[in-house]
Amino acid sequence: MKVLVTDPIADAGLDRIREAGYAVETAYDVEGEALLEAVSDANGLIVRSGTQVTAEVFEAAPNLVIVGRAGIGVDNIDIEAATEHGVIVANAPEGNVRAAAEHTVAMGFAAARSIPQAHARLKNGEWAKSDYLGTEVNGKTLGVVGLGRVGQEVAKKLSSLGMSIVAYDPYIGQERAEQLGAELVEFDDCLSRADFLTVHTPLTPETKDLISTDELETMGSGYLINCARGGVVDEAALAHAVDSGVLDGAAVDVFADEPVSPDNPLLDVDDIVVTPHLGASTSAAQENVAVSTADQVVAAFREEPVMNALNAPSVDESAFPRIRPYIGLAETAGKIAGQLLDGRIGEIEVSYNGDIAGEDVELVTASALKGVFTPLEWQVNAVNAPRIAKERGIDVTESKSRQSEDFQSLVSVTVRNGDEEMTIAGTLFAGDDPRIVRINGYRLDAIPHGHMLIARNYDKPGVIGLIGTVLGDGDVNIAGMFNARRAKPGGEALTVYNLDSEVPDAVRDELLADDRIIDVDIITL
Ligand SMILES: NC(=O)c1ccc[n+]([C@@H]2O[C@H](COP(=O)([O-])OP(=O)(O)OC[C@H]3O[C@@H](n4cnc5c(N)ncnc54)[C@H](O)[C@@H]3O)[C@@H](O)[C@H]2O)c1
Ligand SMILES: O=C(O)[C@H](O)COP(=O)(O)O
Repeated sequence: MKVLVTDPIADAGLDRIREAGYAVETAYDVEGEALLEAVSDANGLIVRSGTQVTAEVFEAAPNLVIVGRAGIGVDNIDIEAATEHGVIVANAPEGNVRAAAEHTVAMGFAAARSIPQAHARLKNGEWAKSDYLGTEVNGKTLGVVGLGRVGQEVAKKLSSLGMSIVAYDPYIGQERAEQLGAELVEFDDCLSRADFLTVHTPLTPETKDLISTDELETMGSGYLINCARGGVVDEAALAHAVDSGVLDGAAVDVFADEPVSPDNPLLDVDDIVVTPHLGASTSAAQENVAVSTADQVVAAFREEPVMNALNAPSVDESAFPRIRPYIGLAETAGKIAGQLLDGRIGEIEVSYNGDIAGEDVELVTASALKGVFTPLEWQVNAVNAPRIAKERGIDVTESKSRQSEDFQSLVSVTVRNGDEEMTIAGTLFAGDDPRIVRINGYRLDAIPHGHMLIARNYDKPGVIGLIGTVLGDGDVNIAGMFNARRAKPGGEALTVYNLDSEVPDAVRDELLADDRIIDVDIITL
């Protein structure tokens, strides 16, 4: 397994990957064809905000399992395309929050006290003391747009410096805001009441140009700080608002296009303080995000839960050991069900009975879907299986009951095609030994493994002998078998064989030619 790293991350992260036994290749600042070439044999890709991970990148990287973002913002990653290609996208949402909040506060002070401007003039030999009369934050109002992790940290820091906090965030509860001493207000209120307005939303279609000419006019005066994402604040409108005196000043760490071009209007306005996207650039933050991202890449390679996956079913680390064996069981049940039902699948139901019903089974259900779709030769995994179901108009339902008749835990996968349905139910013996215990109402005890032949036949003397003879003549060795029948003798029966090799078509045809055999399915797990 190889991890390609295309933006610089702390050595601690690179070491972590190597220590886990995987190769690391660094190729900083690659783009275009060079990036596509570099990623072509990568199993993992680690980026910061510098690499554009587009749909083309996923096309070019057939072996990619995970893209790790050593930081928070993922607007440079096409998550839709990742999901389509079954690639996990995970970020490191906590490691640089303090660094970003501290930088935001520093930028606020820099703008309010004209520190960079005064610094530059003094370095130039000018004692411009009388040109600068700053603004204190004490007693002023801070408006926070986006009261998430960074926004909250900024609110805490600045309220301890005597600021009142108003916040606009349609997705945060009143209670949380109150705990922070912040008043949740409408957007316009937030703008008009803020002496300092600080933006902390992600860049999404909804937040693009969230703050433009009208919003800056609603502010009317004061300072705007953007240490979130370029694009949330319209750059030309902000440059004009500060230049024309609508605002007193601004501080900007992030730009719509980075690296920023020299003709960006924000660079021309003296009262706008700028830094080149330095919010997360502290050694502590870089070490945190590099290690967290590396751990997630390693987890993905080991098929363990990826804690900060943004497009994959999540699972609590402490619960993972309990659900781990059911992931494989559900996938196997799904594979068998999908192969036994003829025709187009319209519906999939995954049911949990007994102890397993008390667990978070999102990943188990996704694995059951993966199992159903795998034989259909789509490139599928637990990341993209739910999406594949949706795209194909397949209804997926999940049901849970703590009641279980015969087993401590039972996982059943039912696939439906109009009136027909196939249910495969499995359990674990001795904690992790998978068994198929029901096939459409037949009770059995079959080991799901390797090549299997499942025959439906009339329960008549000699049938099992016939199947054994035909398989033997075809040079197919039987490793194990289980026979199940409906309540009374003479009706229909079902026989499951574990075989040491594939079943040739001729063997299958010969079995089907016997009128005691109703159907024969050959399955490879
Ligand atoms: N400058 C830097 O180096 C740096 C460092 C870290 C984070 N960031 C950026 O800061 C931003 C915030 O990061 P975070 O960790 O706090 O994210 P977060 O997800 O914890 O918080 C974002 C908040 O924005 C809110 N939000 C979403 N849409 C909104 C809208 N239309 N109006 C108002 N609020 C809205 C969400 O409800 C959420 O509470 C991100 O864009 C991130 O990329 C920048
Ligand atoms: O979203 C983030 O984490 C920050 O913007 C940091 O970005 P960077 O890792 O490119 O510095």
